[in-house]
Amino acid sequence: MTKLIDGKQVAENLKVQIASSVKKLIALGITPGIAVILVGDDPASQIYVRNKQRAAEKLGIDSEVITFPATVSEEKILAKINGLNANPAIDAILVQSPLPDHIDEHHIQSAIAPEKDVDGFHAHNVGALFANSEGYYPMANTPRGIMTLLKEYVPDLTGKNALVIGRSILVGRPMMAMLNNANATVTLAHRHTKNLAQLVATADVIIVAVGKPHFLKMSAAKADAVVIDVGINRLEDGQLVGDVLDDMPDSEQLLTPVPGGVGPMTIATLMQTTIELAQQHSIFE
Ligand SMILES: Nc1nc(=O)c2c([nH]1)NC[C@@H]1CN(c3ccc(C(=O)N[C@@H](CCC(=O)O)C(=O)O)cc3)C=[N+]21
Ligand SMILES: [Mg+2]
Repeated sequence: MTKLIDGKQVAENLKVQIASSVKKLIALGITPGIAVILVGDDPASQIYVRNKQRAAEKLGIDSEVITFPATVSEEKILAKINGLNANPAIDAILVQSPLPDHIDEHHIQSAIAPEKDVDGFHAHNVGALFANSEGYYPMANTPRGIMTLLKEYVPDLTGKNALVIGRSILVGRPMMAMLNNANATVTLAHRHTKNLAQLVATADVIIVAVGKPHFLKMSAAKADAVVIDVGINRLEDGQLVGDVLDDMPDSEQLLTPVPGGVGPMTIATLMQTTIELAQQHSIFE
């Protein structure tokens, strides 16, 4: 096999650090709390939310899941968010994507108080990330988890050619900013990109967040490429595959597996951001 990047192990190590931070906070009388809003009954979303809840419980973080039927009104969700914004027991608020079509996702995400915005979606936090601002602000957990993972395998990204494929607000856009802040030379590719094969062939690090099974073949990348597969695609036979096909079994390339790569890092990083928000709130108590 192409060498696999062990996201599960790095996530476990991160969770050991988080558990010790939680203990310290609890000793100070501070219990970190996260609220997750889940709308509708998408089975994948239910799995992810359950994984988040389980991780929080294991670490001693309070978690509350609020579920709404797919038919819920925007007003009802906004009223719930306003309540959570005002609730001092809640440090972090996450509204699980995707939301039903009749709901304006941007409107909902913007209603979350910036200091409880655990996904880093609020314009205030996005702006801080893109400006590489000093001081603390929450940032999107999937790309941040990828940065933590990369640190283990590519300690210095300075001057590296980093290619991000996919420009979502959840992954591609913040990923571009984080790699840029780490001094990589970043290219953001998307559905209208014309010379993708050429970009792939010259990239040192490739982040694939497209949502199409086997979108990228490892044979198209450099012999020493590091490839991060963000895709989680469920095939008709129930098999879980990423966006990358490993057709270079004997190569020296590095690749994150699916499952066991980016997913566990996202969950661990979400817990990391939650306790950081609790620490921030305790400073101002
Ligand atoms: N507001 C918001 N914030 C998010 O961070 C967010 C979201 N919405 N919507 C959906 C995506 C996706 N996401 C995942 C979390 C955990 C796994 C995960 O646990 N993956 C496991 C396996 C999961 C499985 O078995 O399906 C793994 O890759 O090993 C995957 C994906 C968070 N997201
Ligand atoms: Mg608390």
